[in-house]
Amino acid sequence: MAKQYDLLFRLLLLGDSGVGKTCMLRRFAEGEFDPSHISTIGVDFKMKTVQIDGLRVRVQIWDTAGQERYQTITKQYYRRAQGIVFVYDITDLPSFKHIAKWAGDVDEFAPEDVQTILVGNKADEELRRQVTTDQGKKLAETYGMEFFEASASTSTNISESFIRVTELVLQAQKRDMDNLFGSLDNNLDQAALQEEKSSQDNDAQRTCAC
Ligand SMILES: Nc1nc2c(ncn2[C@@H]2O[C@H](COP(=O)(O)OP(=O)(O)OP(=O)(O)O)[C@@H](O)[C@H]2O)c(=O)[nH]1
Repeated sequence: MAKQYDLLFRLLLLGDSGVGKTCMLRRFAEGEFDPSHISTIGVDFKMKTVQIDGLRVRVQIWDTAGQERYQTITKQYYRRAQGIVFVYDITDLPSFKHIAKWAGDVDEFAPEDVQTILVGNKADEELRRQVTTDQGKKLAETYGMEFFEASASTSTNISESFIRVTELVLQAQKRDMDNLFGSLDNNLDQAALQEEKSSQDNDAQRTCAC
């Protein structure tokens, strides 16, 4: 059977318990919103295929438990992540402050070239807001990340966030390939030059011998 996708990427959702990671993933993968909060135990994942630059990219998105007691398990998933979505809740200041802790863990356990974005979820809850959009933007800037305010409830910026981090992973992979082929081309050029030079040397030696 023909393969249903061209590329497979692994993404990870990180953030405090209750910020809405599972709801965001469910909204993106299944188009649904369930307001009940059943804390994720350890990790769970969902898949979705998206089209980017004419490629069918299958994303495997790992939803991690925000609760401290599962951190030993969840950290084992950082190593294989290519993209990470940091999530805080705009109505919950501590969840915003803890992004520094999540980012520190990523520095320690994820690959160096992992692509990251920052998302402030529950943007529909304007009246209960504790974190301004400006604060979100500034924090994202500090870490060199792109920033979105989103709502799993109204679906605002959910696809946009997941697609953007997938695009960043794709761009990073293309850069790696370009570098690889660039250095291969370079090596081949060097080898061709070397060969040409030694054949010229041989010609010169033959001319001398005559
Ligand atoms: N108003 C509003 N509520 C939301 C939104 N997203 C999630 N929630 C609510 O936030 C609560 C927690 O959502 P979850 O998705 O279970 O949170 P989580 O981050 O996965 O939590 P853990 O699995 O414990 O790490 C639920 O009661 C949701 O209804 C949103 O965009 N707007």
